Amino acid sequence: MSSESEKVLIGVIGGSGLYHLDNLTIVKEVNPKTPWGFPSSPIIICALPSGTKVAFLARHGQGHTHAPSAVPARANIAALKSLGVRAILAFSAVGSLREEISPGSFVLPSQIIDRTKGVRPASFFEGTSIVAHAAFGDPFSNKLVHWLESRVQKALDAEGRGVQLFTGKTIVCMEGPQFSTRAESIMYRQWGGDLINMSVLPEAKLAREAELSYALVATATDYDSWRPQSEAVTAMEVFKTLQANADTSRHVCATILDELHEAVDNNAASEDADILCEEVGSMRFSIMPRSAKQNPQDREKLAYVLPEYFSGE
Ligand SMILES: CSC[C@H]1O[C@H](OP(=O)(O)O)[C@H](O)[C@@H]1O
Ligand SMILES: Nc1ncnc2[nH]cnc12
Repeated sequence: MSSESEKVLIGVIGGSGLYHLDNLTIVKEVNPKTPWGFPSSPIIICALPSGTKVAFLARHGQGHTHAPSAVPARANIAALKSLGVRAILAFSAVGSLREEISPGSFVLPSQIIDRTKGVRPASFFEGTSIVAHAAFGDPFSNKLVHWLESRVQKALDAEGRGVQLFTGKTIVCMEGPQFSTRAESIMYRQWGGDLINMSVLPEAKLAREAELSYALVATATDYDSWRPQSEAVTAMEVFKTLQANADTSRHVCATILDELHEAVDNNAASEDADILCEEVGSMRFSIMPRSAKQNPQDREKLAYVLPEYFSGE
């Protein structure tokens, strides 16, 4: 078991453009082999100036080698959990489906519309004889998102670039890798979508199955393809905003990660201690059949990500 100072409670998943964090000492790189394979890239364990450790994982790999449909999301979430991570702050470059959410804006979404095509393994239980129905009505961790609102706002204010923060928005997750047609983009607006990306699923579902708190910091890069008088989105358009958004994301991380670590730490004396981990215990009554009837090999596999329910008798 890791000692107090070794605890890595917070995982940061960097999206397009965010392949490293700033002002951190790299402690080590780890590349755990999980029952679902290796993560997108080795996970960097880094220390903040205070000594607090965080785990950083580049979703598409260092150098961006995994297409959105091929991101090994199960290995990513399982590997983070195996390191002791309890809360994940995930960053993503997104298209905006709303005029007011201009490129450069930051958003903490609260809902997801699933437009992936069933080609991404979306459950740790897939391929086993054990069935689990995780609750997903609120796909992000409400308490964590609420906790982040004021902290991210403060960090953006302190940076002084005038980056706006939006909350309570709905993100559409599409399969990609091609961008949407104009007709699809307009349809997503009619459905109530405010943002679009290719990455939040199955990541958020898997975090829920692993009983990890999960929040997305969506960083807008473009207006997708719904604006009649504008060019449809291109990768070139996205790249224009990517660097500035990544710089701001690093600033947000540098500002809030110490406090987040403390808030998530069971043993800390902070007022928030443990309140951010509302997902713990959420799978207890979601799993069938009961343990006596579960296949031992499946139990062994699932114990990697949910030792609470699958290790021991
Ligand atoms: C580079 S444009 C499309 C690409 O960007 C987003 O990646 P991420 O969520 O990892 O920042 C989007 O989801 C697509 O994968
Ligand atoms: N317009 C868009 N559609 C899907 N994913 C994106 N990521 C950044 N911009 C995007």
